[in-house]
Amino acid sequence: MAKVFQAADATDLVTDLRRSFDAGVTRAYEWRVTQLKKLLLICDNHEPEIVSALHDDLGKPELESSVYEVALLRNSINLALKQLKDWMAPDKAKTSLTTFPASAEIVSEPLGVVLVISAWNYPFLLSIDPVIGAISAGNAVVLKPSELAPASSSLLATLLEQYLDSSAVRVVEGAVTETTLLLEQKWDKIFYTGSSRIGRLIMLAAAKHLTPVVLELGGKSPVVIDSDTNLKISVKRIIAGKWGCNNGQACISPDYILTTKEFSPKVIDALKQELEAFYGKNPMESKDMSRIVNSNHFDRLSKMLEEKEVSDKIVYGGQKNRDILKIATTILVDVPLDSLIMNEEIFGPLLPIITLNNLEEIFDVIRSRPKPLAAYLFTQNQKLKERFAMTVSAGGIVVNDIAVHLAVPTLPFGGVGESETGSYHGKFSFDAFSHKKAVLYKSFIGDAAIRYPPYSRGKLRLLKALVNSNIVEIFRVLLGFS
Ligand SMILES: NC(=O)c1ccc[n+]([C@@H]2O[C@H](COP(=O)([O-])OP(=O)(O)OC[C@H]3O[C@@H](n4cnc5c(N)ncnc54)[C@H](O)[C@@H]3O)[C@@H](O)[C@H]2O)c1
Repeated sequence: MAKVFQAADATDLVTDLRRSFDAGVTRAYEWRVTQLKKLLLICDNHEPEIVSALHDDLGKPELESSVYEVALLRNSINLALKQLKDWMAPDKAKTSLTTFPASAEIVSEPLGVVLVISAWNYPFLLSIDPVIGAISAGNAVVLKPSELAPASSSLLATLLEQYLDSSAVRVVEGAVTETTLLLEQKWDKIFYTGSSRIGRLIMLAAAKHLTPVVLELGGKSPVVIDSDTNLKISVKRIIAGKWGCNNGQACISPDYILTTKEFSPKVIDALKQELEAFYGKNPMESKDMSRIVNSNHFDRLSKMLEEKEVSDKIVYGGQKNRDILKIATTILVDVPLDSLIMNEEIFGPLLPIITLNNLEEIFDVIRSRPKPLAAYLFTQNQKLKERFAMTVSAGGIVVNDIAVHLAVPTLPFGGVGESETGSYHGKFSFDAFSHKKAVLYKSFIGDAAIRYPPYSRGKLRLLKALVNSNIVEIFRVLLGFS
């Protein structure tokens, strides 16, 4: 029987890792590169086991596992390997007259020992991607995968232990008890991916030690469909981004569609037609879609669907089978705005469409709700694209596609307001796990007496002029003008 993880284990774990960090193990460029290369080896040598674990946990189709988890991870690791030297190099900073002569730089310093708590929906990507950032930035790291994806969690623990330097990288498997024990420790950063409800608990625990946090949370990401769009391509991309990404169990999944009353019949017809082309007449039998992760989430989704004034708004799908944890691709039209389905993150295969009179009303609905993790627009109208990008507040915006911003490492991936605190991906991951240390180098040349007592009117004028970089005033004082 596996040993129970206890408070003393959590303390010992952090003590061990801190010892390694303090000894400088993780700081060396070579160590970081070696660990990143080992992560790459895990992807290269174990893709079939990863695909199989994801199938056990979520019934995830091979294409989704291979591309959206393993291939994306390979990209992240390769980018870090290619750019690490640049990321680690200090950035020169300009100095001012006040400190002349001097030079300055911003040094990216590892934070220390960090904790990564990840979620079940993309258990490999969401576990290893932050770990890439933590290692690249030179930290020791503990990963706590989600207990709701047990096959993935167990494989992660085995592979990371087998490949990585266990003096500085560890995995702790477990649920609330284990995570709570970990959260009692003093960390140098906590990186959490999961629901806002638990995000609040993480922030509370972190506050005790004033530990900085990155919280990658969720929200309700809207999709606006304008009538001036290529409707066939739009709905194909919406379907691929909703049901084709873990069956809607993704943080940037389309949560609901907003369109005009006039255009909505065309949107609904196009969705039905493409859904049938993708998943056949009986989507419950399709092998190209994940299942619902567990019975709790199945019941949560059923409750949304069965609510009064919601169940009668289904225009497509609606079938479900608890035994096999499947809910059909389901479209609902004009459910009440105060219903459960329109107020909680759906995180599943249900897609409500809200129809409104015009674009102004659509913008009003988005503005009146908490800021989402992503907002999507489908249109060919250039002015509308610009207005949407400039005025809609969301973690990220994609025009004419769904979720693909996640695969662009030069863009920060994060939210705003309630949807997230902090961001990552590419260099942003490195920065999330680094302290930007200000370093100023001065010599003993040019030691100005004006900063030292006894103070005088002249010293005061000159110092003020220096601080404000007022060259004219500096000359006036030096030349004795009043
Ligand atoms: N922003 C992102 O990148 C991103 C990615 C994926 C998922 N999400 C969000 O995550 C949510 C779905 O994930 P979830 O929350 O169901 O995942 P989850 O249930 O797996 O929980 C996430 C983590 O929190 C831990 N946890 C659970 N209860 C806890 C407690 N009481 N105290 C301490 N830790 C606890 C779990 O062990 C797990 O490791 C959605 O809201 C989704 O939008 C966000």
